[in-house]
Amino acid sequence: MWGGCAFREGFRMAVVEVSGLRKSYGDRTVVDGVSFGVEEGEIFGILGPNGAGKTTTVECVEGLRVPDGGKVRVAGLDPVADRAEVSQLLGAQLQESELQGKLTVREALELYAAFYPRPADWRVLAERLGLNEHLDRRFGQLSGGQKQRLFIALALVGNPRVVVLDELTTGLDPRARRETWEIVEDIRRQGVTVLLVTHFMEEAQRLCDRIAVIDKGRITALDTPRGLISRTAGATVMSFTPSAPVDLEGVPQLVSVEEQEGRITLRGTDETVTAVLSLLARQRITALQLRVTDATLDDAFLDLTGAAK
Ligand SMILES: Nc1ncnc2c1ncn2[C@@H]1O[C@H](COP(=O)(O)OP(=O)(O)OP(=O)(O)O)[C@@H](O)[C@H]1O
Repeated sequence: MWGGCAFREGFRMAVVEVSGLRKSYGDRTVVDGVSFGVEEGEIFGILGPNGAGKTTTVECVEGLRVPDGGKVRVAGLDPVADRAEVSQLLGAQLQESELQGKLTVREALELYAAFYPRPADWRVLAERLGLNEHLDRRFGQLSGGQKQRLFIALALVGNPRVVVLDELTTGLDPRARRETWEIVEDIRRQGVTVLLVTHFMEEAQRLCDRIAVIDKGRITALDTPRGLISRTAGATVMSFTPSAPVDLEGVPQLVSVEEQEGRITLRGTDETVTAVLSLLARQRITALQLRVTDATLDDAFLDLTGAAK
């Protein structure tokens, strides 16, 4: 059993609080008034295009960077002024360059466990993360997925209350990525709060309870994945191949229509779908391979950041 505070239904408090955070490099402001609270026991995602200020934000939470303005608290403590206490309750994923290639998995786990007064049993962690058969392997000989699992183990070995995972699955193949997602879900089940920086929409949609979308140093939206999707214009996507040319003139709440090789894909609302179906029936046109799906977080992301512009 890993540490952390067990999540109790109906009792939620912010364990990470960020308010009005500002950070500049030289005269360039890269985090410009970011505010959010991460509740105990949730997986909170930070999503945004390259250079949006995601890593800088979480580095301020970890106490690795000193904010120029605003306030950051982890369990009520200041990550810079109370660095020693915060490092005991916050587990951060290392960057590859921070671990010596010659260190074995066992040595790394033992070394990091020694940094904490009440460490988790690293053997249990190694077992859970599938590292047992690699204990005597040197870090430099591990595959990308094995390295990531070791980084997760090292982030958890201090029995943290909050764990920060930044671009955890970048560079992993789809299978390793899915396995890593299961591990993150397991971490949350143990009551550990997860702050997750990611580029992958599918990852954010599957794992996160709430997501802050950051663009150019500012939060452009903060909601559940479903809430973000429902904000997009055209949350319902319909596609079909009509048996004869179709005229969609007058269809309500139609946001976009694309036609490719005779197949029509349109975005709108449920009302749009109903109207299209009755229009097709009136015109005696069959909709072949009809599919109606929800828009994805990808669509929402493009709407909520400058990425589509
Ligand atoms: N130490 C630094 N000195 C100067 N500029 C920096 C430094 N670290 C980051 N930056 C710049 O600040 C901006 C925000 O960087 P940050 O790493 O926080 O963004 P990000 O959203 O995590 O990006 P990515 O998704 O590409 O990792 C970028 O333009 C980056 O080039």
